[in-house]
Amino acid sequence: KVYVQILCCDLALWGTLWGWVYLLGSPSDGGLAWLWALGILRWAFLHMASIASSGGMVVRRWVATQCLLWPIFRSSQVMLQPGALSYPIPGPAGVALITVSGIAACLFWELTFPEAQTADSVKEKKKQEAKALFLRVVRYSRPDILHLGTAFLFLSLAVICETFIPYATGKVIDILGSQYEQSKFLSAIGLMSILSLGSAVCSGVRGGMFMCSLARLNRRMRHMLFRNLVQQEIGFFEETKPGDLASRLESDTNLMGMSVAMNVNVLLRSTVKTAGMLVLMVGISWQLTLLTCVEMPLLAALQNCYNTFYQALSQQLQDCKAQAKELAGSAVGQVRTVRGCGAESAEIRRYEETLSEMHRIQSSKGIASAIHLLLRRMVTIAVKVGMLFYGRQLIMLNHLTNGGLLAFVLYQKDMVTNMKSLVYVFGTMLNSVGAAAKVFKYLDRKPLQEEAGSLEPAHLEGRVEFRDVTFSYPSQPDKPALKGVSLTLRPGKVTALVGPSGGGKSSCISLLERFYESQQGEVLLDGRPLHQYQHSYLHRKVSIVSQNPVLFSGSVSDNIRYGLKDCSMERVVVAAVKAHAHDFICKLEDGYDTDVGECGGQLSVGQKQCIAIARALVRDPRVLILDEATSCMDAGTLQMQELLSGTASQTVLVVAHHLQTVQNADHIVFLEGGVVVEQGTDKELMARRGRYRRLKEKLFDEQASGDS
Ligand SMILES: Nc1ncnc2c1ncn2[C@@H]1O[C@H](COP(=O)(O)OP(=O)(O)OP(=O)(O)O)[C@@H](O)[C@H]1O
Repeated sequence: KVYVQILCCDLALWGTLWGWVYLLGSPSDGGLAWLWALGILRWAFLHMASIASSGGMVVRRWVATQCLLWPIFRSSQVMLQPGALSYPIPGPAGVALITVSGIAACLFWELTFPEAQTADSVKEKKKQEAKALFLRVVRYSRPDILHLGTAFLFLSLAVICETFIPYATGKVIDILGSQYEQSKFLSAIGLMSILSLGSAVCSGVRGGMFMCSLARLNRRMRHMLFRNLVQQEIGFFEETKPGDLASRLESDTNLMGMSVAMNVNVLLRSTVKTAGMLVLMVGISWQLTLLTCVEMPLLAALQNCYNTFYQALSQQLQDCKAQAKELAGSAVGQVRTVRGCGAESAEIRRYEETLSEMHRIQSSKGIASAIHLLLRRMVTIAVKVGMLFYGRQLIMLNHLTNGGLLAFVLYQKDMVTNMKSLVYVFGTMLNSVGAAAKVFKYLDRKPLQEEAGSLEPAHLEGRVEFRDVTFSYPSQPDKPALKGVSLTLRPGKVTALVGPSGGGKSSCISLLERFYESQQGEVLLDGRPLHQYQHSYLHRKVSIVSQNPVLFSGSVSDNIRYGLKDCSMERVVVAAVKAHAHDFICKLEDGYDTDVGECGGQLSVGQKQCIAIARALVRDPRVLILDEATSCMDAGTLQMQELLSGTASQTVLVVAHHLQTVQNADHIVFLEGGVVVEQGTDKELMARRGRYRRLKEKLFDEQASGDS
């Protein structure tokens, strides 16, 4: 259907042309340039038609062949018999011939290389994805439009200046070659200098502007990415390696920015320059330009063949290396079995075979690379020699000057470099949008946790209820850490969670801190599910002091008021006094302004715990969670008692392995295997002679034997 549509469009185009020529009496022979212009116009039109009708690469190739076959055929005739031909617009018979030849050429190609079609559709899909990603990066660059606009303006100016330099050089040579005139020579040299200076200045401004917009884009992307990352649920950080996140933030955002600033820079520069040079080259000699145009497709075809071969060899080499690594690893790792079976020589032979195969592939790679280089050089030299021979003929026929030929040679060299960078830039664009894809993956990620609500009641009692809570960690969905846990934390009361390691104490705390969401049941604060509370409000009202508190580099006071927007120094000091941190802080070199070093490395674990307690108390929380909070202090148990005595109106949840620290708690919950085994006061649990009593006695025995 698409082919018929395109054919109809083509016939309509020919019909319009014939109508124009025969009805309006326009000349039907406009020369070779006219044939080319016609071919390119038809190509552009039919190419757009093929895109509109969702035609694939095969259709586009056919369209290009169909449109350019005739001008190419006529141009080759001209090269062989210059000036002996006329160039009339083909009639219906000519068009039928062109169509049949175009279809035959395409059929020949597609049937000879059938795999090209599937490979093309995969490539096409990849290209479309890359395009979408690239456009997204461009959209993120919108705020830098002023910088980018200025950069593009100076880029165009620089390229225009650069393009005219060989032209001016050719003029200088012509002046030197013909009758020398001082004034003409000076003005030509002056023009050359102005062009060179203009190109240098404009290139500098362009580079600066691109760098500036790149830095701005980088800053914005990193900021957005970091903001989204820190909002992810805790499970995400457990599943994702920190190195991965760091590289997304560092190198990938950078690479992504490059895709806009650098690639668009090169793309535009090369396009503008190539177009400008083509115009000037055609102006000098269209025949030589045509000859030059042969080089690029030849080089591209050569590169394509080489790439396919090289990729296949690289894949084989990778497999071989992996095999060698595995062989060596397993033989060394299982050396006892190898020795026991006397299989050393068999292992050596297997390893040797793999190494030989590796050597063979590496040699093939080297030979392929050498042949590729040789062929490339030969094509380049052949085109250059042909160009010089033909140039010499044109000079003898007075169609070209010496300076013109020199300018042409300079352009030709530049042209190939430019076209190469155009091809290269598409490759790097695909790579850099690969980095963009990784960044967008994290940027678009929505946290797998219900969004926090907006509840911020002025008065909060602090009553916490776990109602039939069942919970498994995302990394172990089939192994519940809590099974149907129900317990209540009352305001003004101290509740202690005790039990053997792995019982589920920390999991309860994680749920209360809303690090995770339970799969069944719910955790309520003053009768409302936790997710209904505003995020920072909840973390102000529910504060935790963990066993291994983390401090951030900065001063002691910064660490105490961490996360609070406005918190006076008085509040910081009051909290530090309550946490028994004030005395040792005052003894530090700069008191509250002392830098705690990276991760609080300047302080002992006990001191860090004190600061973490102050950090929790400064928020004046309604629910205070102490997870082994005083375990590393010299007088941990005593300190815990003092701490608890200052929390009369708060809801306190304590987790402690030293049962002495919790025996005075108002309520004790014994958790084992994620289940509440027993609960009550110390007295009640001791009287029950259950798991609590046995654990307490066991710990007491251990302590007694440790003391003796
Ligand atoms: N991040 C995690 N991912 C997967 N499983 C976890 C994770 N943290 C804990 N678990 C598992 O959940 C269960 C309960 O662990 P939890 O840390 O809540 O026990 P605990 O009573 O606090 O132990 P401890 O006294 O040793 O800190 C254990 O089986 C543990 O292996």
